[in-house]
Amino acid sequence: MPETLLARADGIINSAVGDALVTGFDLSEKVHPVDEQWLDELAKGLAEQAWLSLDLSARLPAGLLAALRNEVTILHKSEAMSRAGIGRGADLVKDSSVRRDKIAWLEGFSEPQACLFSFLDQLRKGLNQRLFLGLKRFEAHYATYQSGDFYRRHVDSFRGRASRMISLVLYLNEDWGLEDGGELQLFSSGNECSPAGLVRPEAGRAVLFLSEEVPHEVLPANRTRYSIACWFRQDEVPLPL
Ligand SMILES: O=C(O)CCC(=O)C(=O)O
Ligand SMILES: [Fe+2]
Repeated sequence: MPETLLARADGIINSAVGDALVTGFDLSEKVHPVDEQWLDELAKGLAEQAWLSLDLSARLPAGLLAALRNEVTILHKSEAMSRAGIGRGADLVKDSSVRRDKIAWLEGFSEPQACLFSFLDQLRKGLNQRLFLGLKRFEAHYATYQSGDFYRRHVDSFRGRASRMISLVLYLNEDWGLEDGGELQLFSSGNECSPAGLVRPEAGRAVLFLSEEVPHEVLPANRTRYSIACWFRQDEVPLPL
């Protein structure tokens, strides 16, 4: 992306973060320590059924979801998001018959992102203590699916690559009705034909699953759909998916 465009998006985001502050994102309200009992439930859920649908709205600081939505909306409107691919590095393929979303990686520098990263890192440590996965880091990107966009059935990681181990998708859309489509459809790894769950991408809703085990797909959205996809990884440096 041309640097001027990046600078433009950065500038807009900084002022948007300022706006978000005025409209209620209170930076002094740090992420509370993540509840140990809740972490036990997450680890148990992952171990027993490989995926969980969660409501994070009360577990994140007030205003954070709105501030993140503000950022992604501005990135999207300033055309600072790029077509997502499949794979990494030299293996990266952009195939619009498989996925059509646009993405922008989070760096953790803006206040809302730093706040989210602090929450995610607590999750990483808590899951490590319970599941012994050796998760060393996480990566996260914003994604925008415009009307008609989808992501066909896939898994987020290939067995034995020791890269992406746990996936977390956090949705940012207010008032997402049934007619808006864009659900995340999950399948069980043993029986890939039978759908195991359907998650509506409503703000604050999140889905947590084992990256290698759970095939999933994003059904076509009927209006612009915003989310953050995050992966907890075992490797120190990025490897191809
Ligand atoms: O947005 C979603 O619901 C899932 C996205 C996804 O599967 C991915 O980015 O790998
Ligand atoms: Fe995925």
